[in-house]
Amino acid sequence: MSALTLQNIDKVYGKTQVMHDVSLDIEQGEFVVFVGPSGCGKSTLLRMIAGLESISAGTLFIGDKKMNNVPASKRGIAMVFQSYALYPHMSVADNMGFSLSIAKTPKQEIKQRVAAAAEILQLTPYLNRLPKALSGGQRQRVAIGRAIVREPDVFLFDEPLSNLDAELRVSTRREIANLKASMPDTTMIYVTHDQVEAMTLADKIVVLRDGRVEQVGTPLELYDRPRNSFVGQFIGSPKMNIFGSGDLAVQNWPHHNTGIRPEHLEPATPKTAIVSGTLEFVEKLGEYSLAYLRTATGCEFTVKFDRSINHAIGKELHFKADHNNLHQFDSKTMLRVD
Ligand SMILES: Nc1ncnc2c1ncn2[C@@H]1O[C@H](COP(=O)(O)OP(=O)(O)OP(=O)(O)O)[C@@H](O)[C@H]1O
Repeated sequence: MSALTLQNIDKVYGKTQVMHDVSLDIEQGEFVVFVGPSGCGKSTLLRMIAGLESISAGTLFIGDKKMNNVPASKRGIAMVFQSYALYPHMSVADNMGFSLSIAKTPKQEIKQRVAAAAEILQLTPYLNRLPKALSGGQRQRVAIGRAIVREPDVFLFDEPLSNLDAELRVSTRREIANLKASMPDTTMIYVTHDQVEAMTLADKIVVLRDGRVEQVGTPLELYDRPRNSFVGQFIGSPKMNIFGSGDLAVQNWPHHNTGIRPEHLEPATPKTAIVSGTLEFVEKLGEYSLAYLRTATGCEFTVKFDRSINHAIGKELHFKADHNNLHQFDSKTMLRVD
């Protein structure tokens, strides 16, 4: 039995259908990340699981119980939002224990659960502080703590790091990875459009586009074998180059587009090259540089160099790629062809 099952879920607002026939199995203890471009339906799907949005068609099971009409508070779910909205006049400990005191949990038990959550989140030294005396990252951890004390079966995160600055995002991302390790039986679903978060945290990624599931797989399955060019370009940064057959030096696949990741193009001679292009722009990022080029046929592509490059803008450069790193997509359906 899966921890959570979505069967043919639709969502309709008025006359607009925003989720189409979404089916998904999530196992107990799995960390699942929903990713996809803005407006693809990540939050809507999460809110339907939480019970904050109605389900227009299809069935949601948590364990073996149908949940479509069960109120949010009875689903065994806790949710952490992007904005953490702590009670400003309450201490960290009171913020974390608030939902338990509403539920009339005995004081001693509240104290124990708050202390245990604070330990996991390294908030023990701050339990008596007010939220205003905490950093943004610490406040977000209190919001997570508030959810942990409820001991949910399923933990939902809606872009919990998106209000934090770059450095805090990295450290809080690590906290979430630790949290996952310390709660191995708790199922977690996490929404983000940050694909580094998706790649580093997920056991399983669900890529959504326009309210449909494009692919479900482990981070490396999606990176190595994207089911279509959309997933190929969405997972991986900088994004995968897509060449038409006329853009390449070899023309074996007239009805295919070829995807090659910027990190998989290597310098070659004109004879050994699979693709050639004129250098238009270089970004030096310290650890590596990105070169932006254009083929004679007008196709723009990106190449990742592992150290600074000294080629002049306007120069023609040649590249090869290992056969195993070529992704073939049907030029009409954009589906992977093997
Ligand atoms: N209350 C609503 N009424 C009508 N349409 C809505 C409503 N809420 C969301 N939508 C639409 O549903 C679609 C999915 O929205 P959703 O917020 O789930 O996307 P998202 O992937 O979470 O986007 P983002 O990454 O920008 O947060 C969008 O087209 C949005 O405009």
